[in-house]
Amino acid sequence: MLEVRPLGLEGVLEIIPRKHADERGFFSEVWREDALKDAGVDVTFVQDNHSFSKTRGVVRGLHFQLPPFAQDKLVRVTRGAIFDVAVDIRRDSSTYGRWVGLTVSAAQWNQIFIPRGFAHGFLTIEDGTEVVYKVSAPYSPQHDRGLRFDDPAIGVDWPLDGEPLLSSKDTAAPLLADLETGS
Ligand SMILES: Cc1cn([C@H]2C[C@H](O)[C@@H](COP(=O)(O)OP(=O)(O)O[C@H]3O[C@@H](C)C(=O)[C@@H](O)[C@H]3O)O2)c(=O)[nH]c1=O
Repeated sequence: MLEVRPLGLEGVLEIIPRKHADERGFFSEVWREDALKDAGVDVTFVQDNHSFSKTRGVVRGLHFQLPPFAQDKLVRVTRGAIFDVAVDIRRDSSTYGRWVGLTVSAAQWNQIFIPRGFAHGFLTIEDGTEVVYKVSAPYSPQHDRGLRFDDPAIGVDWPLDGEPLLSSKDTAAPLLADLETGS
């Protein structure tokens, strides 16, 4: 039904749903609760998000929400491609501050699951990229937090050509060392 591959940090998974192609086009189950449960992902999603980035070189992140609004995320790309990153920000974790990255694209039809306790961000690597993702807690601006995408203490190796396009909020985000994670 779907293929699941661990990505090296606890609970972060690549998920590849089956794509049934025929002369009309294709059909795919892009999220199926029971199949994910069988794969060890037991979450209830409450909100779907869709973002569009006009160009390659847009960085969104690194973002997370504080408890009790911490979010698990299931991220996919319906057009274009991203380099998607999860950073472990669980203070009691043996992999605190470590990151993992995965190219997620419409062409590969893959997804990334990022559990709560991780900061999340992505770089668009194609123009006109659309990212669609499910989250397990509703948006709460009071609990919404950011972390510098280029914090040297984390050292994400973004596949960037030049300077990224960032929101003003992301430009002003703090370093991991200055973070309040609520955990
Ligand atoms: C995230 C979010 C934003 N918004 C609003 C707030 C703001 O006016 C506008 C744009 O918000 P942002 O700049 O935070 O959007 P963006 O930078 O795309 O934020 C997203 O980045 C990725 C990496 C994530 O992981 C998401 O959880 C989310 O943080 O949309 C909502 O209404 N609901 C939401 O769930």
